[in-house]
Amino acid sequence: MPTLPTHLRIATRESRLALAQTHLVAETLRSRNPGLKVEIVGMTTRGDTVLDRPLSQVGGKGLFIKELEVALVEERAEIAVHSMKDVPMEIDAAFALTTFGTREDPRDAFVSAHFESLDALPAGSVVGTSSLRRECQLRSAFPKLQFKPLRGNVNTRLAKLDAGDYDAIILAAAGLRRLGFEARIRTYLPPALAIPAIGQGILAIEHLAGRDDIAALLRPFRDPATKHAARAERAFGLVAEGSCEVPVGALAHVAAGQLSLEAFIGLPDGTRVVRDAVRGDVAQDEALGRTLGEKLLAMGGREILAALQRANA
Ligand SMILES: NCc1[nH]cc(CCC(=O)O)c1CC(=O)O
Repeated sequence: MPTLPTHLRIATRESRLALAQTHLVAETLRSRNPGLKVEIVGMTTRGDTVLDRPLSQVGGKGLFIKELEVALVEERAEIAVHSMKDVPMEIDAAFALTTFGTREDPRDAFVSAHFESLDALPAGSVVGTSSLRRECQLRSAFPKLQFKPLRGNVNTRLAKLDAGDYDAIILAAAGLRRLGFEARIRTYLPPALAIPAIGQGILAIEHLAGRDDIAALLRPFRDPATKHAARAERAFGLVAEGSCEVPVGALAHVAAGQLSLEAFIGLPDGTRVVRDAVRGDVAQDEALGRTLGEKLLAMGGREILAALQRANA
């Protein structure tokens, strides 16, 4: 057993959600480790500063984590706190990634001043989201609605809704709940309608590979069901090329030693969607993810990815 660290610096983005999540991690670590000195080191990432274009055009997911990884390498912090859904499927071997705590509600949430659900929106209503994943699934289910880009952090997006720019917006329930905005949620989108993003609602902690003392400090806070879900969903994402450029989603459910995983791949306009599910022993988490990825590629996912590649070329 390595000697546990006595001083921990946590690198984080400075959005309100990132800070709320980081404070949660800091408080949890302190409560189990009296005497541990925890310091929060805030920083801005490219994903926070480039707001005028969709993420898919700015360079995808790594944008929210790169600066935090640099802080780890330069030993300005020992750990970085991320939303798992912002972490690319592949991370450099210099880093280790672990889940922290139990998963928050993974579903997407419908937020609107005047309407209680997507079903209640009149034809032509404007729905805000910049996620290709949400757009694909919701266009396919609600062809009469309009979808308009909506970027910025959670507080900014709510302000744009309140300013009247949209009839409704879709956000992750997890972020709203962690920020204390649960009351703004009118409806939770069932996974049958909208499969969430890979890792949605899961907190991730990154540290330098080989820091056994940090790994030992974090181990008591790893929830097995959350860990298996993250592994299955991310293994699926690796096969299905889960980046911001491809509308994909996956959601694992763990109970009684079994893991069920449902996932989809689609075109942003919702005209093509392939969707399926697998189930097996939790110990097979990553294998189940890969199996479902291969299955969806064979069911038409490969053509969808090829069409997207042509469109982006
Ligand atoms: N892409 C931004 C982002 N990254 C994580 C969350 C919410 C928290 C989570 O899903 O873990 C959000 C906001 C949103 O999509 O509404």
